Amino acid sequence: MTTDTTTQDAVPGASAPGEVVLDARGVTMRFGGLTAVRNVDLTVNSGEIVGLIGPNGAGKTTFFNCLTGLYIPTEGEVRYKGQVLPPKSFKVTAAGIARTFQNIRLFANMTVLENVLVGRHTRTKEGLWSALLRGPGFHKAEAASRARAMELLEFVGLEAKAEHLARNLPYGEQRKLEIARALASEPGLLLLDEPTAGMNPQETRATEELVFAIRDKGIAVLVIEHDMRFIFNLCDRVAVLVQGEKLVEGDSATVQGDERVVAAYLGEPFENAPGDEEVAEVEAAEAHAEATTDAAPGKENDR
Ligand SMILES: Nc1ncnc2c1ncn2[C@@H]1O[C@H](COP(=O)(O)OP(=O)(O)OP(=O)(O)O)[C@@H](O)[C@H]1O
Repeated sequence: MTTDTTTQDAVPGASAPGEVVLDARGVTMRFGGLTAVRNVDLTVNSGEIVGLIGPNGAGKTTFFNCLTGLYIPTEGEVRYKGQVLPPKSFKVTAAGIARTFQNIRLFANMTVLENVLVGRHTRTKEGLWSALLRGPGFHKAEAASRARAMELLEFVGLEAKAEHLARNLPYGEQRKLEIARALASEPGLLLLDEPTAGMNPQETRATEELVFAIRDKGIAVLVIEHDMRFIFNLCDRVAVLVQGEKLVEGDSATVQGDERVVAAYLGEPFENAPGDEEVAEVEAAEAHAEATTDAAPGKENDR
């Protein structure tokens, strides 16, 4: 997509070019004695797709939860477009950050369209309960909301299934619906937590295209993902979390070529690893032990 398209199709939450959309500083999250996230800085600028990777248990989802008001960080500050975020998830959504979850969270017994309409509640005066209960204020805004929801369903390729129950959608389409619902709050930043988990290669490729299209609408994207090919194809910048700390950040080539990242993924020690001196000491001791054994009386007869 081109820059022109970006301008024409920009959504209400879209950011001005060059704007810092997300600015997380010194974010630390402790659960009792466990520090799940330690002093992490991360920025996301408008027009960017940023990846957050790391081995299982590295603290990625905890960090997302700190950005979206689900957790209040033990230390640190998170700003969205210069404003410190309120410590409540619905207020964070209203401010302009939307997210999807690692485990799909749809209203299974509602239709596809209704799921997207629920996602719009932060942008409609009538609010969630009115949307769910069809209260008096609801009908007024319904037509406009429906039109916007249908646009979003068309955008993700689900307009033909608007009246289907969410639970009847195949898995890949449920993930798309989650994204449409997140977009319904007209965010300026979309956080995706493992959007391709459980997808086949075709679905993963389609998701990649969808994320590019979202970026082209002026919405910045921060994505957690274990599929490295997906991340390195997609992201302008990638940050690597290991044991709660940011180990490396850079473009795909920099991150892919960093030996510490490879070591972290292979489970090899990257911190306090034995230095050359220690390795040399161990080798010398082994050589000495071998020489002593060879020189021992009766050694020849034992062979
Ligand atoms: N609510 C919680 N209470 C206590 N410990 C928690 C809580 N949430 C996460 N943790 C711990 O924090 C650490 C980081 O977990 P987190 O889920 O953020 O990692 P992750 O990088 O998202 O892992 P994965 O890739 O497996 O989803 C883990 O040790 C986890 O057990």
